[in-house]
Amino acid sequence: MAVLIDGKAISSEIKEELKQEVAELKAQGITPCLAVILVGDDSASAIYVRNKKRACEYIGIESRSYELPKETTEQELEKLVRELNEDETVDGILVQLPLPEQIDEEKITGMISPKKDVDGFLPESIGALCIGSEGFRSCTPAGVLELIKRSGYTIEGKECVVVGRSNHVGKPMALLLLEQNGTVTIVHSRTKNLSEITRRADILVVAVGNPKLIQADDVKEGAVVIDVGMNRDENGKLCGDVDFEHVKEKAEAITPVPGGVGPMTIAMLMNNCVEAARKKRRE
Ligand SMILES: Nc1nc(=O)c2c([nH]1)NC[C@@H]1CN(c3ccc(C(=O)N[C@@H](CCC(=O)O)C(=O)O)cc3)C=[N+]21
Repeated sequence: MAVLIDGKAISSEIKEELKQEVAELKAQGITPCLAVILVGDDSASAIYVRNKKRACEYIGIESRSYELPKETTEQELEKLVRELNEDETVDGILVQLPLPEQIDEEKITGMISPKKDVDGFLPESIGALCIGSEGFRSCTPAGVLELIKRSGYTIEGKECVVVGRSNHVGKPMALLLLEQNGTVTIVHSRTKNLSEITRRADILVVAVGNPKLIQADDVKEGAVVIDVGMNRDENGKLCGDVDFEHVKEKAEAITPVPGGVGPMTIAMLMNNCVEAARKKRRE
């Protein structure tokens, strides 16, 4: 029976550390500030945004929220992002995805100033990760890395397999594991013999959005299994991409869904926000 990696507890630990840091920044007259833009009334997005605001409140980060109607035009949203880019009191800008269909997502997120890209979604941020220079690391992959490290596992020299190649999770995840000297393989929907490759993994990170895609047979005995998936099962219950009940009998350690990677994404967003405020001061 595997060790359960408790993302909720680890994220609380990180939030506690950040709270201390923010108290020190405040003593120097700096209050980190995150602007959160939510367009439309998607209920899942509304819940995430509320969780982010709560985390800000707890840590002492100022949060400013902009809740716009679903009919908002691309031009209106562009104007708001431009204003927030120029607003010296704003350290981080987050445009909650997905955006309504009349708005070009890439265009809008691409407009955010690289200094305020706390999501780590911009080409500049991904490029910095790729060449190992300073920049914001994408929150979900950064959260996965913290989960692995704070649970006492090392990455150097390990066989790391990432299932999924999305721009927001799979690709930056592979780059982060590589930066930590893992031996990294990415597998995806066109991969042949997927199971053969996942079975080699000492560290297996799954981020595809396909409930129970990874079964016990796809996992090596003693692997560390991180489940980034967020799906609803037939009863409307949250579940990951990993068949938790069976895989937990084989793995050394495993993350649950919920309570695994999700809370870490928010903790790392907070971390990036504090970093943005600290960097601004150094300029
Ligand atoms: N610009 C942008 N940045 C994002 O980082 C971003 C986004 N857009 N759009 C949507 C996705 C999704 N995402 C989650 C964050 C936290 C949980 C989370 O805390 N999940 C809890 C459960 C929450 C629940 O019960 O629904 C958990 O896994 O334990 C989930 C999902 C951030 N995203």
